Amino acid sequence: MTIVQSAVYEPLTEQKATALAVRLGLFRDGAPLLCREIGDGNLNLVFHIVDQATKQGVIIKQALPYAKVVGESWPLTLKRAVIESNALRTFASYVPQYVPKVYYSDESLAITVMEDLSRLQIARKGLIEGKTYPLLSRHIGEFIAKTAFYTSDFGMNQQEKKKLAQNFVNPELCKITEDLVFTDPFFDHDTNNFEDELRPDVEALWQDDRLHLETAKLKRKFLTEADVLLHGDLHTGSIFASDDETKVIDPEFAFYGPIGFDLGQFFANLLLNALSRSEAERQPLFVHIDSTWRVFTSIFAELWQTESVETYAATPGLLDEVLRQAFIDTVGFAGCEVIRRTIGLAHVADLDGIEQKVERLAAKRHALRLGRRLIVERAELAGTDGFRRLFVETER
Ligand SMILES: Nc1ncnc2c1ncn2[C@@H]1O[C@H](COP(=O)(O)OP(=O)(O)O)[C@@H](O)[C@H]1O
Ligand SMILES: CSC[C@H]1O[C@H](OP(=O)(O)O)[C@H](O)[C@@H]1O
Repeated sequence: MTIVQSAVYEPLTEQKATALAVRLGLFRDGAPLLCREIGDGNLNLVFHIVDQATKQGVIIKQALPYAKVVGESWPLTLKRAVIESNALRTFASYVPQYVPKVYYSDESLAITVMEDLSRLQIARKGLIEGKTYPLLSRHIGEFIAKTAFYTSDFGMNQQEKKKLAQNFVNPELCKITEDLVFTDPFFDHDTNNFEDELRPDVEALWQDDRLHLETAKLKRKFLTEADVLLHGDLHTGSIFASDDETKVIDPEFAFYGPIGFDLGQFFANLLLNALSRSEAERQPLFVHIDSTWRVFTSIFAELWQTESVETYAATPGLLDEVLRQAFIDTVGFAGCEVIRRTIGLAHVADLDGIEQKVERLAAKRHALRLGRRLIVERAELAGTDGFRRLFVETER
């Protein structure tokens, strides 16, 4: 991986980001540049620099030494910028069509300079507006199938895999997920954030021994299973989309983990969007879940059968067992994500943006019932139709 170390770290301003872009030769001399900081995520600065004459742009993303959403009281490693640029480059070696091009990265400045994707829209925003993105599931299914297979012990040299995994040891960012996704929402923790009216529903979760046991099993998988290189935070805010293009951004949480984790986060965020829609408008979200799983399994199975490097790959029953377990884990991880986005630290606009309080609270209670059942009943779903069934059964 080519990562440059040039200067001493300092947070960029719009002016400094522009000067850096000029110094890097990203624009022709004298180009009329306009720079805006457009970061709307929880953690980083994102500078959008555009040549006003040609309308050509670039993105400079910079990590801050703390979590932006909380402030300097929550220090956070700058190394996440290297993880992000390494992950984008690794993914690009398998599925270049689904990630932005990385032009340059600098470890000291904690920056990644990448392709400007402003022609597309963040999928969460579009889904909230009612868009359906017909190719989203086909593309995300292929993205996950190929990145998972080719970074696994079945798709690459097993010694090389261990070396690759060293680049993605990501303890600080994994700890955020361990706390915010798998732990805090299930206990009375001060990072939690929910409306007072939800307290009885939330306290019921905190006292639910069965839920604790099943969530603990899922957390253990997240902690211990170094199966495939994951994006690690594959929600719909980490996906740019249009009717014919899809790009995955923001893999700073990348690490070697259980194969169902990215699928679970993606499905959960589709469900969170479905929770914000009227019944008549929900179907496309469930179709996306069906189609993502179908595309994922068919491409993964094809690669397994034709390109596997592991002697046991051809053993009858092994692939079926891997996919069976991946599905169960996917369902459980989706349940954890649905619950944490409802009552944990980091919410989603799909639910928080429901204007009428009565409807918002109803959708959030629905989310908690759905999330719980996805976790505790994950082994009984028997296919993606089970998401629809549980969604309907938990409506009230
Ligand atoms: N390559 C890109 N092209 C255009 N806009 C981008 C690009 N990367 C990020 N952005 C914008 O910046 C926002 C935050 O980026 P993101 O990588 O999600 O940051 P964070 O790590 O803080 O969550 C995105 O929602 C998007 O609006
Ligand atoms: C304190 S980080 C909270 C939350 O933010 C991350 O998402 P993003 O970087 O896309 O804003 C991640 O989901 C973390 O769990």
